Amino acid sequence: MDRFIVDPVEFAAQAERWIGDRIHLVLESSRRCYLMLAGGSTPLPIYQRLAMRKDIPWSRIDLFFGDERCVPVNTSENNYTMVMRSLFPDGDRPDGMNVYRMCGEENPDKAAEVYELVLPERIDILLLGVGDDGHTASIFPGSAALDEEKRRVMPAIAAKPPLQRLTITPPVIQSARYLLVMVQGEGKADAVRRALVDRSVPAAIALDGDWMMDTQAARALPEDQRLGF
Ligand SMILES: O=C1O[C@H](COP(=O)(O)O)[C@@H](O)[C@H](O)[C@H]1O
Repeated sequence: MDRFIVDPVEFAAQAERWIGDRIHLVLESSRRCYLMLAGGSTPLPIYQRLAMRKDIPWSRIDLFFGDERCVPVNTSENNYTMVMRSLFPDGDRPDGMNVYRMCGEENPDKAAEVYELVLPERIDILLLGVGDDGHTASIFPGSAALDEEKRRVMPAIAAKPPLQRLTITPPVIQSARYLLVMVQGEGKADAVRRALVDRSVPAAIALDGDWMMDTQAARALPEDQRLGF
């Protein structure tokens, strides 16, 4: 449960390092690594950096997604599409790597049920982002998913378009072996404070994970919570 506060120019490199280190750690004791990715814009430069590393054994990695916007695949609002374009810009996927995407273009109830079936019991490395309203994955303030204890994936309604979403639920977040919450920019400072101090927004579900914030995102935290990297 570390809180990393880094210079904005260092943010992507530090997050990439955290992820790369955890992948190696998991693969020291497991044949495969279950890596669940965040969508949105924050992680895309991090994924681009990760993709350039020569030491990541993608053939031993299974990719999952923490949430999806219910829009056609191959559009710029589709998390899967944007993530895969960042990781593998030429479209070539490493042999042996498996990719399990949430089918946001299908009936949301059905798509959530189907995704639950492919999810492993426990995610090895879970990456999450935070929205400026404090949502994480697609668990928005006031969402029924906040109190969900049984279902691991469910349909959700966002506070902003695209409204219809699919999201993992707190049991998936809280059982992850390694969890990193990545937050960047001044626009997220209030959400970070409300998550880490007030615990009043959905991102507080991820309190037990590591948080990587740039100095802008961390600026509303009290002094005693701003520990260096
Ligand atoms: O809608 C979403 O928002 C959050 C945060 O996205 P960002 O663009 O502000 O980084 C993201 O983590 C989530 O996956 C996405 O669907």
